[in-house]
Amino acid sequence: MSEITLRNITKSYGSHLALPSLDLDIPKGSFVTLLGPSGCGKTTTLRVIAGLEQATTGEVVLGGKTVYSSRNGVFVPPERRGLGFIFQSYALWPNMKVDRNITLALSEAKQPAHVIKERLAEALAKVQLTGLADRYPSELSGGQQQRVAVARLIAARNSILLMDEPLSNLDAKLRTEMRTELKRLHRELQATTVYVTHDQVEALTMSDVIVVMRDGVIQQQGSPYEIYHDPANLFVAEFIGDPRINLLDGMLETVEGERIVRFEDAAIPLPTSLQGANGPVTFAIRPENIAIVERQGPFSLQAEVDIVQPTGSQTIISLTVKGHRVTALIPRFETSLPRNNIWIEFPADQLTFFDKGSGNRIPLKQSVVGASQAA
Ligand SMILES: Nc1ncnc2c1ncn2[C@@H]1O[C@H](COP(=O)(O)OP(=O)(O)OP(=O)(O)O)[C@@H](O)[C@H]1O
Repeated sequence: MSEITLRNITKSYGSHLALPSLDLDIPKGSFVTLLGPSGCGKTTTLRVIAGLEQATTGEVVLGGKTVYSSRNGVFVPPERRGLGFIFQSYALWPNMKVDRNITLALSEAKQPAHVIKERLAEALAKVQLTGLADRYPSELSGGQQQRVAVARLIAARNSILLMDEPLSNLDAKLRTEMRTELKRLHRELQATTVYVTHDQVEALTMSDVIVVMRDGVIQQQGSPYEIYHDPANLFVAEFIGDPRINLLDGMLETVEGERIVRFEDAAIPLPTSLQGANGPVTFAIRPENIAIVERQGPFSLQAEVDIVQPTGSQTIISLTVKGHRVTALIPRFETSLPRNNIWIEFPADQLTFFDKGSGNRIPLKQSVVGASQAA
């Protein structure tokens, strides 16, 4: 069931159209991440859900209740939408101690004193801050302040949580820890969570669903697996993955009934099920799918090793293949690759093809069963 529904949302700032027309359904209890580069409209979308920003046109429905409708003149203010927030700056009140920061909304909602006390104790324990209730925010580290903001969400028990780049002010180690904490929090609270980030690792590690945006338009919406393995277009393919996916120019051809992709003077045989007319294409392969082989085989390509960068459990290898820069990733610490006489293979079942004009992925043909069902 959809807990958050956006219908035909547009948002203009003066003459700038930040959201041209957005439709989004967020299922109850899911963790959905809005992901995209700076300025793509993630924060605007979140603020429209929260009611901190009024959409220009469209409809917002939260838990079955219309909280915004341009047609019917409905606008429910943020404080009456039953939402919890965490933003980049944790928005703690500097003049209030930790306990007051956590319970302020509860006392404003006139919750009985024993409920407030219980919820405070529970929230402090969950974020491991028991004992620090008496401190001011300025007496806490960045990570601890972040935990106070999380504790406030736990105490409020809202069914919808909105988070806008909540980890971006933390150092790398704390960020990794907090990712785990937020994921655990989501599992425990089961609140519908909308999370904004431009960090693909955060999106891949935490989400049930990732919504990739560009210029206010959704490019793809799917599970982390789908977004990573079946990118809908070149933008998504390039945005997700570190090191970046390799994009190469090739030519789809049919030779003696077999489909091949020609890459410079090499021919790579393909599954015949690929749609798409013969002609120029962009083909893509993830660095970890490039095979480094010991000796020349029928489909191997000679490569030159430019740079080898071990990162601990993996090694990033920058190669030149037929005059093109290609990045490979191997799952071990490696420093002793020879510079020349390396052979690599692009396994055909790991290649993804994109239309050169539209940038859209070229799909595989439907199976015979699928095709007859569709007919
Ligand atoms: N108050 C505003 N006035 C005018 N333009 C705005 C305003 N807020 C946002 N914009 C513009 O709307 C577009 C979307 O902005 P938004 O903040 O939603 O992007 P974002 O994807 O969250 O970016 P970031 O990751 O940098 O926060 C941008 O082009 C931005 O410049």
